[in-house]
Amino acid sequence: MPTGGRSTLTQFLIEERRRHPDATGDLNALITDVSLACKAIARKVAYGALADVLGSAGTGNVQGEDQKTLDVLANDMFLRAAEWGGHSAGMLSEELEAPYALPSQHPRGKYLLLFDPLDGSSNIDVNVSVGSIFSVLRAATPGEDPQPADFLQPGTQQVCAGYAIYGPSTMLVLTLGRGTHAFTLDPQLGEWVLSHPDLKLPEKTSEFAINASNSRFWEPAVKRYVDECMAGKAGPRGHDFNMRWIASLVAETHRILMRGGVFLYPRDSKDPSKAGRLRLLYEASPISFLIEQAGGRASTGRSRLMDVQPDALHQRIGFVFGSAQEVARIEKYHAEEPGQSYDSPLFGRRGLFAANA
Ligand SMILES: O=P(O)(O)OC[C@H]1O[C@](O)(COP(=O)(O)O)[C@@H](O)[C@@H]1O
Ligand SMILES: [Mg+2]
Ligand SMILES: [Mg+2]
Repeated sequence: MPTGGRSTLTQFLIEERRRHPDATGDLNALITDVSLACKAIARKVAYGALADVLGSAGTGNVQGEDQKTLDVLANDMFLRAAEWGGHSAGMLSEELEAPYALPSQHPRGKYLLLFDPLDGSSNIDVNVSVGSIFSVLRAATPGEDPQPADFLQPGTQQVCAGYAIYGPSTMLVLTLGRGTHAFTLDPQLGEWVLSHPDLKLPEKTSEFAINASNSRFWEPAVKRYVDECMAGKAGPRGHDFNMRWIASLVAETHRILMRGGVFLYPRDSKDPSKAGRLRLLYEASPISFLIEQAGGRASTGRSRLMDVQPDALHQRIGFVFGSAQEVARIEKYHAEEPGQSYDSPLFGRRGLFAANA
C-alpha cells in the first residue's frame, strides 16, 4: 500500500459514513472540498515569493486589519472549492463582512461552512507556520439561502471542525465528534494520510503560551497565573515552566495537541471595545471542539467556550485552552476574583479597577 498501511482521508471518511446509515455523503463531500482548498493554499504558501504571494494586498477586512495577499487568495480558494458542490448552503469568512451569497446557479446544501482562510497572517512574510481553520454547522433551512442569524450557533452544535497547518509538513487535523485525528499530506501522492489517529492531550503541562507584551492590560487572575508559572520551582507551583508564543493560533494549537500545554489570549483592557483578540465562530469554536475531542479543556477563562451563544458574526472572545488541569486552574483564579473582570460592568462603566492592578 503506497501509504504504508495507513488510511487516507477518503477512506477515513467512508468509514465514518458507515456509522451513519442515513447519511447522504454531503458532509464527506464538503470536507473533501475544504481539504482540496487547503492543498491549493499549501502549494501557494510553499512557493512564497516565487508565486508573488507575500506582502500586503493593500486592502482591509471587516476587522479593520490589513489584508495580506495570501488572506485574499486563501479566502477565494475556500469559496471556489466549496461553492459548486451543493453541499453547503452558505459560508462565513473572516475576510467577508456578510455571509457569502452563493451564485444563483449553484445548488444549496444542508451545511454552513465557517472559516478563517489564513490564520497567523503576520507570520507569512517571515516564513513561520500559518494555517486555515474551519467549522461546519447544520443549516436551519437546508436547500435555501441562510439568514445571517443562522450562523450564530454555539460551538456545541458543530458537526465538524478542523484546521490545516502549512508548516515543515502540511497537515489536516479534524474532528467529527469522535476523537481528533491528524492527517499528513503526502506531497507525491497528493493524499492526506492518517498519521496521528485519536490524539490525546496530556492532562498536565509545564508549558504556557501568552503574548506577554499585553501583561499590563491583563486581569488579576491572568496576571496571577502567569506570575506563578514564571516563579518556577521557587514559587507556589513548585516547578519550572517553559513559554512559547508563535502568534499563529493554528501553530499554537498544533503544538498543544502534540505535546500538551496551555494557551491564553484572554480578554484584556487594551481596547475596551473588543471582547478579546480571537474570533468566536471561526477561530475559538472549532479549536475548542478539536481540543475537547482530544481530552483537553477550552474556556473563555470562566466557563466552557462551546456553550457561549454568539450574538454577532465576527464576535471576539477571550480564549484559554489546553491541558485540562491548567485550564481548570485559570477558571478557578477567575472565580476567586469575580468582581475583577473585564466582562464585569465595573470595569467598562466605572473603571473601578486599574488595568494593571
Ligand atoms: O499579534 P498577536 O496579538 O500576538 O495575536 C496573535 C493572534 O492573532 C492571530 O494571528 C489572528 O488570526 P488572523 O491572522 O487570522 O487574523 C492568531 O492566529 C494569533 O493567535
Ligand atoms: Mg486567525
Ligand atoms: Mg485569518
